[in-house]
Amino acid sequence: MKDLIERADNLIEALPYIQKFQGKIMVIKYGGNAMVNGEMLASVLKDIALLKYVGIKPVMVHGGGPAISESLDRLGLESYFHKGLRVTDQETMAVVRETLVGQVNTRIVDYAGLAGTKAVGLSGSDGSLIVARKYFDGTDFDYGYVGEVDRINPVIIETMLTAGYFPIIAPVGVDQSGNSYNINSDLVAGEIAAALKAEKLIVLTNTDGILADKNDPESRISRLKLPEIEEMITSGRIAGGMLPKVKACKTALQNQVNRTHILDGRQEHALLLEIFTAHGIGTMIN
Ligand SMILES: Nc1ncnc2c1ncn2[C@@H]1O[C@H](COP(=O)(O)OP(=O)(O)O)[C@@H](O)[C@H]1O
Ligand SMILES: CC(=O)N[C@@H](CCC(=O)OP(=O)(O)O)C(=O)O
Repeated sequence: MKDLIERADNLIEALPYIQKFQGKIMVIKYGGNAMVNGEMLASVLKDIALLKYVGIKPVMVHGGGPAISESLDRLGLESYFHKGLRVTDQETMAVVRETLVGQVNTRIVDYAGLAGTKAVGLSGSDGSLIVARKYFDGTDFDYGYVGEVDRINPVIIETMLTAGYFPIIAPVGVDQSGNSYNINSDLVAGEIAAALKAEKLIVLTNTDGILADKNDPESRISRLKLPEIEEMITSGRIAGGMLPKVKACKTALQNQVNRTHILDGRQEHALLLEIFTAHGIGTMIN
């Protein structure tokens, strides 16, 4: 009996958070490096189903960098990264689109359906969701079909949410002339959270959060403010794949998103522990 009461106590602990987050939108970025296997995908999508059933409105933006690299390898196509972005020629763009939209997105939608949510897969083309433009970094380096977000048209997401669907978005954008662009998924997630004025942006990746020393997994920082992030970037303590994540958090926070979180998506129930308990497990930036 004692065990059963403890279980009920654990449920009741979530009550203030459920009350607070009822009806609120949470944008979840699911990184390719956190999608380790089917079991992990199933577990993350079940946690999201729980969010949905307690009245939260989840929206997912996913990555799939490792899956793109695998597809390119299989086809014998070489690709390389410049300042963290995959240089994308026309042939590579076709593979990026096919992999992200045709494979990764479909797989996540399938798992979400199995977990009991009405999930729907979208990419930037649907309802002109992600209007992109070619990305330049201020030098004359040509990244090819790498894009940045020009504008988000959130109507299709809002329509889906109102109808009870769980939108799952692949980070492929389209420009006014119909060209497709490969956009870093963290940056898309930040822009979508901003456009929706979400309650939270939650980034699921493959580290415990932001580490004070990126080579020391024990050095997680549990809470940071934006100016501290700027200092960590300048001093080189935040680098590589973490840069677009904190940039996404900044975009979100500057556009009325309340809180942003970076978590290890491979940790079982990371989302539930972060959202429904007082002790977060990752890094919260606000
Ligand atoms: N201060 C830091 N704290 C944690 N990770 C960092 C930091 N600076 C750089 N990183 C790197 O960022 C990586 C996460 O980005 P990335 O591999 O692109 O993940 P994802 O596939 O989830 O988008 C970490 O694995 C780590 O190598
Ligand atoms: C321009 C650019 O680099 N795009 C990324 C898009 C996928 C992505 O962002 O996936 P993760 O979240 O798994 O890293 C790429 O081609 O790998």
